[in-house]
Amino acid sequence: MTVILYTGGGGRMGTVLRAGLSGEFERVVLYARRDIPDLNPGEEVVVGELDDLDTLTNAMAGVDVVLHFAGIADEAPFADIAESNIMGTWAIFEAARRAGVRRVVYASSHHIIGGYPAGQFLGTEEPVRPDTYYGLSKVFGEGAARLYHDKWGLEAVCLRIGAFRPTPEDRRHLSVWLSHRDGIHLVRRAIAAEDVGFLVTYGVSANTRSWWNNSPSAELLAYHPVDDAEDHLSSVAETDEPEHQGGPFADPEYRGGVW
Ligand SMILES: NC(=O)C1=CN([C@@H]2O[C@H](COP(=O)(O)OP(=O)(O)OC[C@H]3O[C@@H](n4cnc5c(N)ncnc54)[C@H](O)[C@@H]3O)[C@@H](O)[C@H]2O)C=CC1
Ligand SMILES: O=C(O)[C@H]1OC(=O)[C@H](O)[C@@H](O)[C@@H]1O
Repeated sequence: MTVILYTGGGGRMGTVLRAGLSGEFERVVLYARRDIPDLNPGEEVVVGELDDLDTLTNAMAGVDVVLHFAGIADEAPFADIAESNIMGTWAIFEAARRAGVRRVVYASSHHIIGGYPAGQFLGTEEPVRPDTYYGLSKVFGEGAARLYHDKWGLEAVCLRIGAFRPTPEDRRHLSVWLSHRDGIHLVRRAIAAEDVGFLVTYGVSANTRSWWNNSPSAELLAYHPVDDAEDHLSSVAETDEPEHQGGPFADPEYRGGVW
């Protein structure tokens, strides 16, 4: 059975994903800045900072797969983004290499391409077009995944997550929504799929209005989403059509704070 180290396990996604995947792994090490209450069976907490390479490397002893979800999940001053999302992500890949981890599953974001116009159909090969410093940090993360795979053979799965919510909330979500059920299935497949090498995929449900072509990465992962934002139209706020795929994140005045 698989041993997991999870960063960001106490966060919004982490709480949902951990509950959804509970009991599927031999051991789950939650690497966190502070203690996490209400552990699921098989989970243990190691308290440490993301940039503490020694503690991180020790915590990864015997670990098969690292789920790297910790970091600032919105726009923020560049210095803060650099510390948490760039230095912190480098430390994760470096510690994984040193500890002999097999695979890192990296929580990237669609804000890496959020500067493209809404409605433009994209795969994963087009040039990045980040919409924020936050999106820019995900360019670093996907680049680190590529480097550590090409040079040191670490397997890496980069998930360009859309908007992970119980239900879609605004018009943009009709295209970028990732349901809880599909998100749990996606992470399960990102851990278990064989021979992934280096792979980038969109973390998005089977939305009728999706802007993203997830072929062939979704097939390689055997990721088969079942939810469609269209089935929740009654709960979607009557907001304007977004101009960019990143919605408000692409606004020059955007300073963070959307959730
Ligand atoms: N929630 C969403 O819809 C989306 C999330 N993502 C990505 O998924 C990941 C998880 O997102 P959420 O759970 O929504 O975020 P969150 O803000 O709820 O959780 C992030 C976690 O990271 C931890 N963290 C932040 N900076 C840290 C640091 N310097 N050292 C140690 N821990 C630190 C926080 O304490 C928190 O537990 C993030 O990397 C985010 O960029 C990407 C796209 C969409
Ligand atoms: O675009 C969105 O709505 C989401 O995108 C993200 O990458 C963020 O981590 C999340 O906080 C946002 O809610």
